Amino acid sequence: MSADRINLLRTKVFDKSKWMQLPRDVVIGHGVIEQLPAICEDLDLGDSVLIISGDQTKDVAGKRVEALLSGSYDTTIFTTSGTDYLDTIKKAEAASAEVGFVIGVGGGRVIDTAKIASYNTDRHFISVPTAASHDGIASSRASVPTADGNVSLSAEPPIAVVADTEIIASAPHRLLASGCADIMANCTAVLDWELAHRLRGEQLSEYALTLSRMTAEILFKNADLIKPHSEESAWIVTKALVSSGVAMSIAGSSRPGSGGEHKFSHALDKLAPGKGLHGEKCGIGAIITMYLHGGDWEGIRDSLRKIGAPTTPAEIGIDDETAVEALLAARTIRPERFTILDMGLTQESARELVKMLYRE
Ligand SMILES: NC(=O)C1=CN([C@@H]2O[C@H](COP(=O)(O)OP(=O)(O)OC[C@H]3O[C@@H](n4cnc5c(N)ncnc54)[C@H](O)[C@@H]3O)[C@@H](O)[C@H]2O)C=CC1
Ligand SMILES: O=C(CO)COP(=O)(O)O
Ligand SMILES: [Zn+2]
Repeated sequence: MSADRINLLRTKVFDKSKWMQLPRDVVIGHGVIEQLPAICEDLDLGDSVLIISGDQTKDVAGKRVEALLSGSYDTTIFTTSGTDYLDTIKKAEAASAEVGFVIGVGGGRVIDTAKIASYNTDRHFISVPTAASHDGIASSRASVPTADGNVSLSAEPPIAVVADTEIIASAPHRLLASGCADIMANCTAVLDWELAHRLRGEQLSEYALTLSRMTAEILFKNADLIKPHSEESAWIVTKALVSSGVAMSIAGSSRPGSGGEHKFSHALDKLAPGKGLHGEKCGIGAIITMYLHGGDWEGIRDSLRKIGAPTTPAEIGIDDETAVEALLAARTIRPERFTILDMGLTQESARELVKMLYRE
């Protein structure tokens, strides 16, 4: 082989690089919110902190975080009220620019707001989930609705995750069940990723894919243990959410945890705003996408039922025709993300699927 050829190959091998951004401290357990002052001190993030929290979650934990930190830091609370998500993010960003670091205390929207605001202002961010409802609690991605549909953005990965199982277990059970469904949906997201790899040559990360699938499998295995207001359940689900978020951070995209079932969910966000939680819609979508992949769709449906998550659009107030529309509109959401729903589903077959798979 000529020296030129060897050098070419060398270049090919060695020009590969990857930047994985992962949390430094992950603290999960009973009462761990009390450890926030010690965690902040250890991380040495500055003298002032912006606590981003929601209308409800401020009372659940936001004010408590402020009380815990106000002795040592200049604290400001930013409340993410209102429906204009992008405007809220802009305001949170302006407030973040005034402080040393940011803490997000709340559900998925609050955590995503804190993640984007801290990313755009180059501040560190600590994730304090008040519910185990989504797998963004530890990831470096944020999911944002725009006029052109939902987009997945690079965002600040939390430098620390502080997940208090006492708080999480006290949240409405629906939120925990939704988080389980978001993770269970990983099993179809990875099938879509493999499909795109085989059909389109899309790059796969074996590690991210395996971690994502394994996380879903562990949850299917433990579905019997998921009970309302149990700290053991909060513990199992929160660990799975962290693991799933790490898979996304390894991949550098939400691909390991977001396939056709997520595109269906994002289509519903537009067609039926305010109906159903994110994870609930993904779980409902995964029943159909698993059927289309020829896999165990009944297994997904039964596990969702076991943990108390909805399995039909009707259960979240969405009629069958809107579900059909969402299945067809899924291909318009992130068209670059190829999934089983991008393979030519017709209106007639979408109607048949909805009728057949979404029986009570
Ligand atoms: N960045 C990422 O990788 C991911 C982001 N997401 C995003 O996260 C959002 C979905 O998150 P969700 O938490 O389902 O929705 P959400 O943030 O809208 O919260 C749902 C509701 O739960 C309430 N809540 C939270 N904790 C509570 C508690 N302890 N007690 C009582 N009420 C409580 C909130 O106030 C809110 O009314 C979506 O915007 C979705 O796109 C979802 C998955 C991954
Ligand atoms: O929700 C996600 C993973 O559960 C990721 O969100 P996107 O569908 O916006 O990429
Ligand atoms: Zn999701």
